[in-house]
Amino acid sequence: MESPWRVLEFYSGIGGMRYSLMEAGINGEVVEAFDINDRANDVYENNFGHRPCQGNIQTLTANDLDKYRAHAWLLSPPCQPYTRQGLQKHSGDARASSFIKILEVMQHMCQPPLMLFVENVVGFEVSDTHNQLIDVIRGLGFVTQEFILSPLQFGVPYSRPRYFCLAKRKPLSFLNPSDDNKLILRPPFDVHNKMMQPSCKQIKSFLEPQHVDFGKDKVEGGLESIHDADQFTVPTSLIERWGNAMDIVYPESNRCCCFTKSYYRYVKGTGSLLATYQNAKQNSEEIDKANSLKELGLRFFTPREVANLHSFPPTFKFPDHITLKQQFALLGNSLSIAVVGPLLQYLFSQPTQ
Ligand SMILES: C[S@@+](CC[C@H](N)C(=O)[O-])C[C@H]1O[C@@H](n2cnc3c(N)ncnc32)[C@H](O)[C@@H]1O
Repeated sequence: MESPWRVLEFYSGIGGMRYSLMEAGINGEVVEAFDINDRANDVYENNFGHRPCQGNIQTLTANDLDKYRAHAWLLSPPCQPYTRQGLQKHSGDARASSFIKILEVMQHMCQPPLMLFVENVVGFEVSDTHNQLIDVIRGLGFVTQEFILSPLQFGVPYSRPRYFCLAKRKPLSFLNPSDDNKLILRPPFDVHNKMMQPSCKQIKSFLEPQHVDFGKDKVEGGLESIHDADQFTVPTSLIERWGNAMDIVYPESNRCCCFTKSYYRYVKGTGSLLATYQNAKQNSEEIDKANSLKELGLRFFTPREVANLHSFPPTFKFPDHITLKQQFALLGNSLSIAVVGPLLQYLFSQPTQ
């Protein structure tokens, strides 16, 4: 067997990139991961048995990075500088500085990586940081293929469009060179054939088994019998205040909204809520809106369900000391393995000579 690709995982969080690498079946070894967040590192260590290098990525030097002799770098830098909700300060935002520093450092390495994978929010592709990324890596001899893709295009009922930059240093090349140096809105050709499913599954396939049975009896009696149900019920006060702004989905829905790191702390624009009692849906026009919403048995998705929609494996677990809010925050920062797995598989595939 050939020796594994040596991989560095920057901004490793709870390990979405590492799971994606595993999902893609790549013969790759994460030789080091880096994250500044203690809690994220606890979760990472709990699942992979290795604690990422704790510290600011900004302090890494070309010499430090050369020592890893890594073939591939996977990076998911903070996205706040580029989000539509943020101030869009791009490279002027302090949270962008570690990524810009890494780009600078890469130019001073003796052995820069052969492959790069960058994930970020939609909006990154029009930022000045994006221009810097492209300038630096093209200067180092990389060819790029950029994508904006959502789990919805991979059969998962979850809208989370994200920007991805795949880059390979010559003489390496992509399987589908006609997409070189383009921004593409569909999965790469070979992934398309293998992974695209005709339609999305229903939300109910992603719910925890004890929450799957629906109906008024279940909501009124059954949920109370589930020990943790109460903590996921949407309080009436929130329904009254924010009902109009809530994104409500049903177990039969084929789509839900992106879960952000503020899910569970706020309800507006942070992710979908689940209606557990569907019959109310038919009557909802007859009663006033807030009252009809109260009839829906609204609850938050659980962290496990968000992890399922991010296509995390069943083996993924949070350590006991991570609070619910922290779990949602960490998941909201993470990524869709259903999207990143096939993209990594595409990145690591070499055309046959
Ligand atoms: C968008 S999240 C990436 C999450 C990750 N891909 C996952 O699957 O969970 C960005 C991560 O970068 C970390 N981070 C932000 N700035 C950093 C810095 N300067 N040095 C090290 N880590 C940093 C944050 O703690 C956060 O976990």
